[in-house]
Order: sequence, then structure tokens, then C-alpha cells
Amino acid sequence: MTDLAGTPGPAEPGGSPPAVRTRGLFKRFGAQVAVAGVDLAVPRGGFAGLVGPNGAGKTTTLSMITGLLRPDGGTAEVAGMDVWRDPVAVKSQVGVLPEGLRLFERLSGRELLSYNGQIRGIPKDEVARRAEELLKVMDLSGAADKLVVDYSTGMRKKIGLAAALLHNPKVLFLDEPFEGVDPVSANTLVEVLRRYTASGSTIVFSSHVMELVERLCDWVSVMNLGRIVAQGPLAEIRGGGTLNAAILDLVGARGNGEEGLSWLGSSSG
Ligand SMILES: Nc1ncnc2c1ncn2[C@@H]1O[C@H](COP(=O)(O)OP(=O)(O)OP(=O)(O)O)[C@@H](O)[C@H]1O
Repeated sequence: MTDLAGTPGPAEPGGSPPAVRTRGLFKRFGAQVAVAGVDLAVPRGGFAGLVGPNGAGKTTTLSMITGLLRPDGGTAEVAGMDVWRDPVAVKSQVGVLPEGLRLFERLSGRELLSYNGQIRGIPKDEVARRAEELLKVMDLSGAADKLVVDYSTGMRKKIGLAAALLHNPKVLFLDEPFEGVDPVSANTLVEVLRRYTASGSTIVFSSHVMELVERLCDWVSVMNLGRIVAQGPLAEIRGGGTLNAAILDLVGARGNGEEGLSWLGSSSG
């Protein structure tokens, strides 16, 4: 397992830069330090998981790496480019499925994809072709002309993911991509994402579903209290046990005073 003091970083075949590299990334909201100097390192190609308890700083970190939130300190690089010095170049290389997905609600699914393609500068015919393929593979062809406002939670994730993939980014960032997605659709999404990484692209995703992280990820970064507490290949992080057990060891199982709930479920209250 790679501990972050003097991280050697992920192995880079041919010396190409890692998919993501942050140094000392820092963000404070008032008195609350959300991200306390994060050195994230994600190698190119495959799936990387960003995991950790609620409030660990995962979403804040991903927002700073994808250019959505300006850091108070530190640097973030995607494919060797500085996110905050070269934002236009970086944005052309990344796709993002953010938390609390905000979409253009008054567009249909098809219009949303078409609009996304046009603002990315992709020729209209090509956008139409890619949009039809993505709608089909996401099982959204039947809902393509429905307004996004009328989509279910899972359908929103799928159209959001289709929009994030349309310009064929090098690195895809997904915040809880499978939340609210039914098991059949989740399998479809996994297939699409596997195809995407098979060609050498990288997915960085945050999730609380450890089984999924174990099933998909080659690389795992564990956050706690605004810091990376461990990162490396999945097998190293997991050791001989499950990822869940390894994470409990790393972040510590928290006693939250559950013993105080004696009235809960009792007939005397
Ligand atoms: N806009 C904000 N204003 C104030 N505090 C914030 C804001 N965004 C995040 N925080 C705080 O920063 C800390 C990290 O939050 P963040 O959402 O990054 O955690 P997370 O690891 O993504 O959590 P979860 O797994 O629950 O989604 C939390 O203590 C949170 O309350």
C-alpha cells in the first residue's frame, strides 16, 4: 500500500503523466476544512475508486479536479495539464457526472445530448449518430423525446452519463454513478464503462458501494477527514480481506452513541 508521505505515485508506462495528480489540494468552507492537503494519484487506464466515510471530502476533491470549485491551495492535474491554469484544454479531455446532477430539465433526453455535442464543437451529424447509439445502449430510446424533468432518478443518471461520454473524454469523473439505478441498468452501465476503459481511458468514481468498487476498480484511494489515508492497487489496499474491512481499519469504526437509543423500538415509551 502506498502511503502518502513521499508517494512514489502510480507506475507510468512510457513516462506518460498519470490520469490525475493533485498536490496539497486544500479547501475550506468558513471554519470547516473540507480538504486538508490531498495528494491524489490515479494511473492511466481502468477504474479508480475514491472511497471514504460521509463528509471525508470526496465530492469537494472531485469538484476541484474537474474545474467546478476553485481550490484554496494546491494543484490539480489531469493528463498532465493543470486544471486551473489550462481550464479549457482540461475540460475538453474530461467528462463529469457530478453529485446532485443538474440538467437542463426542459430539454428532452435527445435534445440534451444534441446541445452538449454542439457546445463541445462536434459536427451535428456526428452528434446525432453518437446520441442515438448512447440512447440505445442506455435503454433510453423510448424516452428520448420525454423532457428530462419527467425522468426517474436512474434515467437521469443514465442521460447524465451519456452526456458526459458524448465527446469521448480521456478521463471520466463519476460521483456515485449507480445511486438510484436499478440492477439491470447498473449492469448496462458497467458494460458501457468497461468498453470505455478497454480503450485506455480512465474512470475515477466515488462510491459507498464497496462490492462495486471491489468488482470494478484496479486502483483505490481512501479518504478520511479531508486527507488521503491510503491509495494503491486494489489488491494492496484490500490486503488479504475485504475492502470494507480494510477501510474500517483505516478510518476506524466509529462509536456514535447508539447505546443512547434505548427508547427506540421499546414498548414503554
Ligand atoms: N458548500 C459547502 N459549504 C460548507 N461546507 C461544505 C460545503 N461542501 C462541503 N462541505 C463540508 O465539507 C466536508 C466534506 O464534504 P464532501 O461533500 O466533500 O464529503 P464527501 O466525502 O463527498 O461526503 P459524502 O460521502 O457524504 O457525499 C463536509 O464536512 C461538508 O459538510
